[in-house]
Amino acid sequence: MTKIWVNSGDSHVMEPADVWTERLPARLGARAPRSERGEKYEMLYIDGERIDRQLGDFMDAMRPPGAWDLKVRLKDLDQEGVWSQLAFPSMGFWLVSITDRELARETVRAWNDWAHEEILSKNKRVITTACVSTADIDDAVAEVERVAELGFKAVFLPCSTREGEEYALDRWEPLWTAVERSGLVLGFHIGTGGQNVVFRGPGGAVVNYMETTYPGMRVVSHMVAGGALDRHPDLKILIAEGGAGWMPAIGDRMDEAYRQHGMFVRPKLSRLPSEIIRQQVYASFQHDKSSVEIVESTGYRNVMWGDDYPHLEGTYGHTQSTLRDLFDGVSDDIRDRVTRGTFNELFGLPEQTPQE
Ligand SMILES: CC(C)(COP(=O)(O)O)[C@@H](O)C(=O)NCCC(=O)NCCSC(=O)[C@]1(C)CCC[C@@]2(C)[C@@H]3[C@@H]4C[C@@H]5C[C@]3(C[C@]5(C)O4)[C@H](O)C[C@@H]21
Ligand SMILES: [Mn+2]
Repeated sequence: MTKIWVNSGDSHVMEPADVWTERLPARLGARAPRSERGEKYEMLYIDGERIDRQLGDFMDAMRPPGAWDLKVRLKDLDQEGVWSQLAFPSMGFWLVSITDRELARETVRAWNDWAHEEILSKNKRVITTACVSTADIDDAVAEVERVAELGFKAVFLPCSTREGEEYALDRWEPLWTAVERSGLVLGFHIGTGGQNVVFRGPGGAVVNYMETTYPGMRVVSHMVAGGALDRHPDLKILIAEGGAGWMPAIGDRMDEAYRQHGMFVRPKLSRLPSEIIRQQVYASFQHDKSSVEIVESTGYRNVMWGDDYPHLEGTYGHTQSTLRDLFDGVSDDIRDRVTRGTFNELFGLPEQTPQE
């Protein structure tokens, strides 16, 4: 059966344990994120804070042989039919929790240097997002300008922010200006910036999975209703790994609020929220049938498939059967848009027709 070749808008690089200690002076490296395996929990240390997370099973369940080795990863991708991948951090996700200005700036810089030297400079198919400081916006702006020069195509931000630092607030304006000017995509990955296990009762695993999706919706409402995207019409944002089926639905609800509660609406926008979403907001998914159906039924086209390699929620080992389930019977136009076109529009990688 011919392989369906696709691009993936969501995956992860697994950083070496010494990604910061190797690159930073001991006084900073010792405070960078590090993890230790316990019996049931993983102990995560970030600048002296300890977070216990039930992560052991995730790591043990990580099957792809290439999770830690780029050369082997490219063979995994050939096997699965994935040509290009956008790769988010793994341990790098925890940098967003650092509030000390110097530590945030230096750990972010070190992560980006590692990604540039070990991933971007060594292959053309896997491109990583860059990290930025959330502790100081001037540092974040400087890092966006630096990584744009290095050839990065996207910047990672967490879906959840600290209280008082919500994305609708002016605090972020210089960063939106810098990212728009750089042409980089702003990639918000779900399950970042907050707690991932918030409920331990019946159904907890599914409830917690859903709880990581809602902050992705909140990012869209703040970035649209707060005016950031309206003020920066060339800024594109991606909500990664949260599915896409809900995107047109929140556009409708935001339009209803914008129109029916008009007397309360500040700032006024030059376009309806749903128009801003259709022009500047993108979403990735792995298995959701609804993410393909809404392209057909609503015309919302900023949908991008992602393999979430090497994670458990991803498609490694069953990518081709997933793609057939998703796209058999779907028009070529929509299949090509979701599996390659959206990716190429966002990251401008040359269209590849890999040899079988
Ligand atoms: C079954 C219970 C309720 C029992 O509670 P107990 O642990 O005994 O106190 C609980 O363990 C549970 O809900 N387990 C299901 C697995 C889970 O941790 N679910 C969290 C919500 S899902 C999630 O956070 C995703 C979006 C998807 C799973 C991988 C995930 C945790 C990844 C993993 C971990 C870390 C966080 C990360 C990127 C990262 C580098 O890889 C994302 O930011 C986020 C992501
Ligand atoms: Mn992911």
